[in-house]
Amino acid sequence: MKRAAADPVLAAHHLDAGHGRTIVVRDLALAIESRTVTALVGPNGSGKSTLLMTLARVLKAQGGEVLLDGEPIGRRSSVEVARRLGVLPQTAVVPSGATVREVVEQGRYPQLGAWAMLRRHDDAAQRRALELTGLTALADRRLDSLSGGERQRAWIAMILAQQTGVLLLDEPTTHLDVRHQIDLMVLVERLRDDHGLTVVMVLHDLNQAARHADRIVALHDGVVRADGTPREVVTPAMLREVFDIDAVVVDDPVTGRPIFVAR
Ligand SMILES: Nc1ncnc2c1ncn2[C@@H]1O[C@H](COP(=O)(O)OP(=O)(O)OP(=O)(O)O)[C@@H](O)[C@H]1O
Repeated sequence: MKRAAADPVLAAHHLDAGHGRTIVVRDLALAIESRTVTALVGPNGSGKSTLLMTLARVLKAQGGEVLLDGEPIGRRSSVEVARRLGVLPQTAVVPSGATVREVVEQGRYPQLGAWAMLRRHDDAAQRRALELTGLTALADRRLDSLSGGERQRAWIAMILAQQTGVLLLDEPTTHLDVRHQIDLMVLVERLRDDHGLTVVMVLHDLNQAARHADRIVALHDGVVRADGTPREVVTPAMLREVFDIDAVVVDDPVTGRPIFVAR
């Protein structure tokens, strides 16, 4: 089905999400517009990953619905969803013996037909994904021999090789040193600006979220407590209510965006 121009890329209506019989996120409403970067923030256990994985259909909605391009995501085939959504989970199982190149190649599978899958050619998308994540020189190393940060970049390369219009990233900066964290955030902005991607990511660093996201959604106990631009969301009141932090909010001297400093 073609997406109507007005449809958000992803939407949740009256969404209940959880694990087994435990509901973590209740009656949540969310609409993610095209070509935006949204950061999901909140304390540990507030439901960020549960929400992200339910938007990705990795977890089944327990109630309500998730719409992808205006259509219930449950009605789309797995291949259709994989062609549209690139998903980076919080933890991924390292395939035994696989090299970085082989893992990145996996990202191409949803985009290729059955015959192309068998050809396993090193196409331009893979090369670009390796370049963008600075992994070209490590392409033939086994994933299980890499550092945590290098491995995290390999997962991100795999998602980029998938060339989807939407990226759902759960704590993508985990294990990355400061240089690579900045590089990744700048890459996310470039993917939005130059390639029209839509990105939703769970971030723990609120100042990083304020600096790089168009919109911040703050969750607390599975409920959206604040939703808006960084300026609207990063306030002393939100920091107190959502994170239990006594803080001042000042302007970042470089970007002019809000940053918080705990007292
Ligand atoms: N597989 C699971 N089975 C049962 N409960 C789970 C499972 N995964 C998470 N939970 C529970 O769901 C709640 C929300 O967890 P979730 O991982 O979504 O939070 P989060 O905001 O992403 O947390 P964190 O910042 O610690 O990653 C927590 O109480 C957690 O214990």
